[in-house]
Amino acid sequence: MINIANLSYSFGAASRAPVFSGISMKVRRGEFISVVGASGCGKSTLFKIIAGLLEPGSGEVSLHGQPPNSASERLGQVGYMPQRDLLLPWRTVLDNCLLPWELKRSGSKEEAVIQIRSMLQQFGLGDTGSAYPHELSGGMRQRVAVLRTIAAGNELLLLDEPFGALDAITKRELHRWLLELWSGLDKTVLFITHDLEEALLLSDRIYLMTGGAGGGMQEFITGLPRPRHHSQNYEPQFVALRQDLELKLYDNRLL
Ligand SMILES: Nc1ncnc2c1ncn2[C@@H]1O[C@H](COP(=O)(O)OP(=O)(O)OP(=O)(O)O)[C@@H](O)[C@H]1O
Repeated sequence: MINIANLSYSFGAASRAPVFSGISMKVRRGEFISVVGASGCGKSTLFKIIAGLLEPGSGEVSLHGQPPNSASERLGQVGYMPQRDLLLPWRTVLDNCLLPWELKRSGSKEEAVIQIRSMLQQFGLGDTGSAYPHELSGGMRQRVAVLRTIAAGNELLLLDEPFGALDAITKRELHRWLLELWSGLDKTVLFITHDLEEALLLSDRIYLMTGGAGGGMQEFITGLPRPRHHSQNYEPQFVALRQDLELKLYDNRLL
């Protein structure tokens, strides 16, 4: 689904110190992959490059097995949920979720409304269609933002710290929710998080990202059986993986 080779990026002049360099990674169809790394190492910038919002300084990005292409050719090929949910406050939940349809205009509006209403049910948001974002809890807003991202119809989803601002209990609930959703939806997910337990619980593999000139990506395979559940967090295999992951991050000064 994603093949990235030797990617570098600098904001402003190319002579400025790179945000990151030497980034290579592969994501296969149907995988759930997390990216962790110190604040400012360039995780969100990497997502913007994959989504086609920024053009890398050097290196190659290819999606869906196509030849490497430019940022403008990648625009609209992935579902991208940025760090802030960016729900439009003057639009209802239903109208927010119709935005992808308004941008693409494929099919009739009636069909799109029926599809969104059915997704609202499926996503546990059944009665919220006519509510405004400020009337929702933080967890519900994030569900709506994920729904809107999925409603765009792309197979590949980039979720930038979707649960970062939520309390521990809501986060737990949304982990269960996202795992269930992902197992039934046939989507490939690339997920940014600072929460190591979240990364282990959700992912097949984790990339540890280092920014700057000498940076790169280190792969960490979780190997935990699915389906996953929070009760696994206390099992010896999970605890050992958590420790191993943390040591790798500290050893590489990524935390
Ligand atoms: N538009 C911009 N112009 C200039 N510098 C920027 C811009 N956006 C981000 N940066 C800088 O690029 C670096 C990487 O930012 P980015 O948001 O990608 O990091 P991150 O790893 O996602 O951080 P966090 O984990 O805190 O969200 C930071 O030093 C940031 O200040």
